[in-house]
Amino acid sequence: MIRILVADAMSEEGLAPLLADPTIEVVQKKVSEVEDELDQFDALLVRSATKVTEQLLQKMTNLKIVGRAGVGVDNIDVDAATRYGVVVINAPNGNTISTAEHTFAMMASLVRRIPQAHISVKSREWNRSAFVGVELFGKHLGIIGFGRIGSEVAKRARAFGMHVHVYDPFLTKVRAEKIGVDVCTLDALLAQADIITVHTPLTKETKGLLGPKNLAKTKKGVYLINCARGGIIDEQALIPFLENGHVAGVALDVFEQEPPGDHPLLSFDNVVVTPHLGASTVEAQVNVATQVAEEVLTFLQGKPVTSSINLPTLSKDVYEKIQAFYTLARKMGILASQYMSEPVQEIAITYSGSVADLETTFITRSLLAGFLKPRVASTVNEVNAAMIAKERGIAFSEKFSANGNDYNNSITLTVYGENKTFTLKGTHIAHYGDRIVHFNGFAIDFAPEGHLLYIQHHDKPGMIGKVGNILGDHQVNIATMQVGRQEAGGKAIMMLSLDKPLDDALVETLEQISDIDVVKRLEV
Ligand SMILES: NC(=O)C1=CN([C@@H]2O[C@H](COP(=O)(O)OP(=O)(O)OC[C@H]3O[C@@H](n4cnc5c(N)ncnc54)[C@H](O)[C@@H]3O)[C@@H](O)[C@H]2O)C=CC1
Ligand SMILES: O=C(O)C(=O)COP(=O)(O)O
Repeated sequence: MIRILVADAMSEEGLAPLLADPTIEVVQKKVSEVEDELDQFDALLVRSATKVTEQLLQKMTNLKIVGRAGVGVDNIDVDAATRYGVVVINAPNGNTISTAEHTFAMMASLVRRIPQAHISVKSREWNRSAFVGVELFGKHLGIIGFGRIGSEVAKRARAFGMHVHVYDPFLTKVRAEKIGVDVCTLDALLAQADIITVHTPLTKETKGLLGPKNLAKTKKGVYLINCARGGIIDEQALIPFLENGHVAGVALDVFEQEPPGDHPLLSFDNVVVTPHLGASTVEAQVNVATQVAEEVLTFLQGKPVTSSINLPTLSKDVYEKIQAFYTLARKMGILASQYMSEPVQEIAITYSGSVADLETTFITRSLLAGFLKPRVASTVNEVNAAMIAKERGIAFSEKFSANGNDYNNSITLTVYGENKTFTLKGTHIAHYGDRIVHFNGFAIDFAPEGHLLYIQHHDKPGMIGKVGNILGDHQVNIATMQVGRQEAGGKAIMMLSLDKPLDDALVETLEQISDIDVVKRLEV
């Protein structure tokens, strides 16, 4: 039974695909309520409240995927998740509209003083002159961060007759022109804007972006809005600017610490606040929960996810094309690792023919994961394979060749060890399967599957018979057998596929046959 912990409040409607699956148990509890069972969950779903720390990941030893039902993953230690081989996904666009609309609600609240007027009327006052606002029409709006939410805010601002100025160092000119906004420098935005709204992630660069220096560059009477992440506008730095009236008002949906407690900003009449409600609409919550639920289900079914933070993302089309090579590469990694039972320094992969045109990052990671699996105690998969290889001092490289060398496609793997080099070549043949067509310098043709027995020997009459007799005497059935040699009378190999694995004693018996140099069991 697959177990999924849903640690933050999520839409039941959105979780329906998981709740309806009889092979899945969904536990909707806080982490603190399931401390004793943390090692039993395969997946963890969160919003922004649960902090997915390294300590939590260490306790969740069976965890394979963390799904963030929302955008920001700053509550998740993505580096630690990557190290532990845990996939992190989010729901990048399910709450875009809700957050853009909330930003507008905050903007209207700020300039028309709606929350203050509301409190006044509820206190049985009727003080119309105290709540004179300003229009949005004709005002200059500065948007910092022009991604999904920033651009939706811009569309709405234009409908309100505002002039929109945008600062986003990663925005391409083509995209900006398409939307028809004024793209400017941060300084130009700060100098022109009557209202500034931030829509960036919280990063090293954006933390304190609106701090003392940049706040001083804003227009006197500016309004500020943060519906992105606490800390992009420096909360402490705001205080003197509010006290001296330089900043006319601030709207905050997010805080450096959530909840903010008894924060000094809360004492200002012109600071409008909401408790991180940007994504809190029925629609957004259904959207984000549905997106992560479907993605988690897809992932647990062994299919590729489309919104991963720490895996290359693949479309369904691309996945279908690479799937066969992904499996072949994994098997090649496993074979090479078992054959090269010594430290290795480098793994070189050459993709030839049709496979060279595909997105090979995933295929390479699959091969590395296959190679590393028998060598590391921790989980190793496509998420952390490249990182673990680097940590262990194993360099890896990819080369591409249009020529498939007699095959429509092939993957050639060369592993450089301390004392030897091992080469393997595999191909995938549609409707036939994976074949290894070159093994350690010998042309051969076998399926990399099951209990394999590799024997390197001298090319002499009777060798096959000797091996066959010993295996037969010990009730070991040979399913298939392939042979190859470099030249008549020279070195030769046999690759046998057996119905059961050999024990150590039988391997030793085979090794004692004269003219046999190497006997290796390979399990794929
Ligand atoms: N209040 C709430 O409930 C919600 C808050 N959010 C937050 O809103 C923010 C934006 O979300 P999306 O628009 O979906 O993200 P996005 O990734 O589509 O857009 C972010 C934009 O910020 C830009 N950016 C990055 N570094 C920058 C810098 N140093 N200066 C200026 N621009 C920079 C990027 O180029 C990108 O265009 C995120 O922090 C997210 O966590 C999102 C949803 C709900
Ligand atoms: O999606 C985001 O980045 C948000 O900030 C929404 O947070 P929430 O899921 O409402 O806790």
